[in-house]
Amino acid sequence: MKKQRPVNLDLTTISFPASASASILHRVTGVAMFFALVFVIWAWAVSLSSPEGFETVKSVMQSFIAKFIAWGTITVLTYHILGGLRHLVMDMGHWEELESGNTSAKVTIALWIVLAVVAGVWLWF
Ligand code: HEM
Repeated sequence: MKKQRPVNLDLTTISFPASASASILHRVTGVAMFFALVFVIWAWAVSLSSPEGFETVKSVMQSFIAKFIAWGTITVLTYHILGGLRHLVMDMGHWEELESGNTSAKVTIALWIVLAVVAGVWLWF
């Protein structure tokens, strides 16, 4: 038998370029948004059903868990929109080269982190 057989890639040792991380994050946040919609639709439906429903959602939103879910929802939506806008620019023929693509990915991720912190401050303080 051949001694040097092909091995699986160890993803933990691979350093991704920023554009690869941006792409993975886009898909992950897209899937996360699908699940986050369960929370969003529940909150919309209950809060609009009656004044009591509104008060229920208001009191639920005081808990850490609910705020954390809301923060996660806002955060994944923010990244997905930023990534979506980056794709829009790429669809128009810009940021498609290796260097500009990586730079736009880094800027997108940096902007996202800033906005995630802002959303956290807005929710908790
Ligand atoms: C609730 C709303 C949304 C959900 C659940 C959602 C979900 C997803 C998912 C799961 C993907 C990955 C598809 C794949 O890779 O096979 C995706 C891709 C994409 N989404 Fe969204 N999305 C939403 C809203 C948006 C918005 C508002 C924008 C624009 C600002 C957007 C722009 C894009 C783009 C451009 C891609 C393709 C990315 C690529 O080709 O790598 N999406 N979306």
